[in-house]
Amino acid sequence: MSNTEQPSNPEPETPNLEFEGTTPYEDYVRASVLTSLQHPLSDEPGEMVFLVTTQVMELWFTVLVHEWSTAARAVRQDDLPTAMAALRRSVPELEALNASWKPIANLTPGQFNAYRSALGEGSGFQSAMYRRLEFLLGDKNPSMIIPHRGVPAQYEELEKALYEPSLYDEVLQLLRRRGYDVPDEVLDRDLGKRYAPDERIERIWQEIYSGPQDTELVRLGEALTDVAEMVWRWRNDHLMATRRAMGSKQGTGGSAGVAWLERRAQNNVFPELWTARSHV
Ligand code: HEM
Ligand SMILES: N[C@@H](CC(=O)c1ccccc1NC=O)C(=O)O
Repeated sequence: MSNTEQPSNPEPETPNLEFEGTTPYEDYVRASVLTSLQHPLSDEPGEMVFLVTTQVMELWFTVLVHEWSTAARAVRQDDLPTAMAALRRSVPELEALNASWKPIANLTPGQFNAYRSALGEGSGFQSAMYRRLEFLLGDKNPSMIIPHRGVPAQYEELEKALYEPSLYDEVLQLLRRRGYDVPDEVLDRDLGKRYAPDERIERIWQEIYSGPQDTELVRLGEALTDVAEMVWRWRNDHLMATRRAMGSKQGTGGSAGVAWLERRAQNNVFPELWTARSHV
């Protein structure tokens, strides 16, 4: 084209601007609902980012519960490609979840105190979606559904999740179907209790990891290990943000605060996938 020639279509296509009623974007995203849910409890300008970070994390918890429920169902149906795809999607999702600590990761006690008292007895302890996420990972604790008694539909859903096999339980069932000697005692235990590490399961992972590295089960073990590592990172980032913002004060949820979070950050989920490594 010479300099004097005009391009045949100098204007970019104009977007569609005319809609009857709400836009298809709004119908899909429900952005007006999402952006009408920010109601800070104080006049402190710094509270908004604390509230929205919490809401953003709730959304990521929802995505993760979706992914890991998909993975658990697929493992039960021996559909490992579907399970692996869901587990692999969940790893960058966990990274995005963890990146959302950034804006509140280094609050000073003074900054946090400016709105802390407005939070009253509110605490992440009372997050139903976080509890479902922990249950799916095998971190069961029946007491943690008590706060939700006042909302029967939510309570029933959590109670169901408490007694359902976790993602890890489904993996152990799969290992048995693949010929590994997973004890009845482990599979038939009370599913409403926290999963306790078992040496016999450790030996099974040891055997899997001692063999060829390009097998379906090593890949599954590694995907679960990636998930466990990122969950540990979330717990540690939470712990550090809390240490910085409030030291060792008691939590609004009534726990010892940092001491509680330290204990929760001590253990990894899917424990034998970690301990087996010492014996490979
Ligand atoms: C500077 C910010 C934060 C501080 C100082 C903080 C502090 C705490 C403390 C002290 C606890 C222990 C329970 C209690 O309250 O007694 C707790 C629990 C919890 N917090 Fe936070 N938190 C912060 C941000 C967040 C955010 C953004 C989320 C996202 C949803 C969150 C979710 C949770 C959850 C799920 C628990 C329960 C943990 C468990 O059961 O092990 N927290 N937090
Ligand atoms: N537990 C925190 C308060 C807090 O961080 C919080 C309060 C309401 C809703 C979510 C929160 N995040 C984590 O607990 C505290 O003890 O100050």
